[in-house]
Amino acid sequence: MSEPTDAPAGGIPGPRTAHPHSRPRTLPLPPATVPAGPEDADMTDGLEEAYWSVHDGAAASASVPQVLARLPKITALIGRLAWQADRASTLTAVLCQLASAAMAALGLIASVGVLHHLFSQGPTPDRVRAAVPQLLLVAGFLATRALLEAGVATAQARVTPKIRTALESEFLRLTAHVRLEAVEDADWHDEVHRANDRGLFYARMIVGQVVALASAALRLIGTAGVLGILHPALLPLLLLSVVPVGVAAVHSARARFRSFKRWNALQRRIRVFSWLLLDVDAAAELRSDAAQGALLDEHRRLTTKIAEEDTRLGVNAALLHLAGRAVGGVGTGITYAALAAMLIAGWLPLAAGAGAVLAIQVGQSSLTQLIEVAHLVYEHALWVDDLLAVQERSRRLLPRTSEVRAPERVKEITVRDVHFTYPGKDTPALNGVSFTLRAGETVAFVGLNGSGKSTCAKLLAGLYEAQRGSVRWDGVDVLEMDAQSVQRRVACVLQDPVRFPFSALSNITVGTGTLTEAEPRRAMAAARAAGADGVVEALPGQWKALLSKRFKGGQQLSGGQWAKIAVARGLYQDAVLLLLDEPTASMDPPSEHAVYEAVLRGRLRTDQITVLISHRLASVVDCDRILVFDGGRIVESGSHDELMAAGGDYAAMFTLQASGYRTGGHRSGSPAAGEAGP
Ligand SMILES: Nc1ncnc2c1ncn2[C@@H]1O[C@H](COP(=O)(O)OP(=O)(O)OP(=O)(O)O)[C@@H](O)[C@H]1O
Repeated sequence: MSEPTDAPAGGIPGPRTAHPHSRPRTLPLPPATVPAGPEDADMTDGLEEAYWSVHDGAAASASVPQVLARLPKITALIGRLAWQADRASTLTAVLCQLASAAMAALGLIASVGVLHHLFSQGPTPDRVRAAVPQLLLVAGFLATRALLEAGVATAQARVTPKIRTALESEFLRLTAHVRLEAVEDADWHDEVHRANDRGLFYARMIVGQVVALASAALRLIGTAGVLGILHPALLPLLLLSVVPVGVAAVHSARARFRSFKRWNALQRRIRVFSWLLLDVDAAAELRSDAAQGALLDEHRRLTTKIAEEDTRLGVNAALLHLAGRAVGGVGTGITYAALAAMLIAGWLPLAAGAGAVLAIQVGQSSLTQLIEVAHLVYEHALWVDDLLAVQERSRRLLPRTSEVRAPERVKEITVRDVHFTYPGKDTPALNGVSFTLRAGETVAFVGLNGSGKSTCAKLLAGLYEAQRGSVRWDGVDVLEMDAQSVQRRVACVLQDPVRFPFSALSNITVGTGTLTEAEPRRAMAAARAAGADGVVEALPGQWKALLSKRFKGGQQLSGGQWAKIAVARGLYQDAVLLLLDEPTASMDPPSEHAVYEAVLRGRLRTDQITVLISHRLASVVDCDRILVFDGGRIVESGSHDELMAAGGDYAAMFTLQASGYRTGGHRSGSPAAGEAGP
């Protein structure tokens, strides 16, 4: 044995006969019928509170003061984002908005001037002639206002995509770097997807909504100002006319939010079926076992429900609108009666009265818009808040940074008494693991499922940090080094490698941080060593072939072919440490043999340390050392021959696998590459 291990004092344990996790079976027989999804009565239950819909309908349940109280904060937030994204356009939008509101108010005053001339004494042609200058003024104000509004829209069109791009880039930059253990948390997944799906979408929408909110608020203020100038008693009259309209608008906005929430929940349920029916990956299985019929039936059942729901919501909305108009109409009637009384009493000239009617109409429409948009802004801002909160949380979960960079060459990696327990777990995944890896060595990790091999590999890759013990590169603790610089010096090839929907060449270079630049000779050597050269050669377009059926002209690879590309990607990286976590599980036996030959003998860097995790023990016999994991510890360590001679766990597993093959492999007594889990 070449490496001290923490094997039990009583010697190496014998082979296991029963699975450690087996337990008595208590599962009853399944029922004869089962619903395909939620029943009619509870179609949206459980969906409404799902992570992606938590804020849907929030505006419907918030009180009016709650909505109003949040508006200044939201406006300030959007203003800040806009300012950071594009100062000139933000300033233009604000100034144009203010000037446009002033033009609206001046236009109203000029209209009263026109009415004043039209309602004065004298022959009609004279009255019209006298009103012409005021009419030109009204036209001038209206034209200027139109130009200013175009200025607001142009500035908004400039600033909105910038806000979205800035938010999206920052969001993706942060979330792409968050530490692995945080990403593996289920809540994290929910939060990130919510921020991506909804937060970014509403961040774009909310800019226009805040502009509309400001425009409506300014118009309302302008109207109040004009009425105050005409006669101070008109101000309470404005209030009297707008309050019923406001109440109706609040009710109708809330009803719309409630109905949207339900409609959205139903839509999402339906989309599960359309996704499955359209999905390329599911296509073969759906067709081979006639599952389409079952999915289409369920889809039809749900769409019928949606159609009924749509009609119900439409009728409700129409009735609510009618009720709103009736309430608003009563308010307007009372207002006009009061106005008539003021005119009869001689408090107000006729022209001012007519101007007041105009102003009140503008005030009512501004308030309705204000209330509708305020509800939209309130609810959508919750999603934007979520997005910003995820960004903030991501900043706290970034890997450690340091001036100390991982070296390009390493003679020795020492792992000493490393402990690691996954968050939320009681049992440690690694419970005091020690070993040394030397430059140029190939070391295999073997052991039962769940014994800690992959966790140990991820620790070596710098993806997790040891909670106790240390991992040192030539004596320097990796925790003192910049985490990303360590990760860059380690190449990982995992069992289920990412299938990048890019060209074959980009799939090989992506691990070095580029999709577009390649070192041709190195790429060819890596592809050859992994057996991926044959895969690429057979593709139309070869290196440039797009590896995704989702795109026009894209190619589909088999699982084994993808594995070869992934191994080539790992070999292409100029890594100090190459970690292969069962990369050949989906390869055919000759391909698997070729990859192990390449890893053992054809590596591109002779000083590279290679760690190989495999359940197929035939592939590890030629490794310099084999570490046997059990329950988060290393229980045996040595070469194949040493471990076979020791007659412990490894020997038992190997003999079990070997007994599954009639003929030996490239060593006497060793199994040919094939699958037989220990
Ligand atoms: N992301 C994770 N979160 C929580 N627990 C985990 C996570 N990954 C692994 N574990 C647990 O840690 C223990 C060790 O798992 P690990 O994947 O390291 O084992 P392994 O030896 O690589 O297994 P296998 O041969 O099945 O790949 C197991 O109990 C497993 O359930």
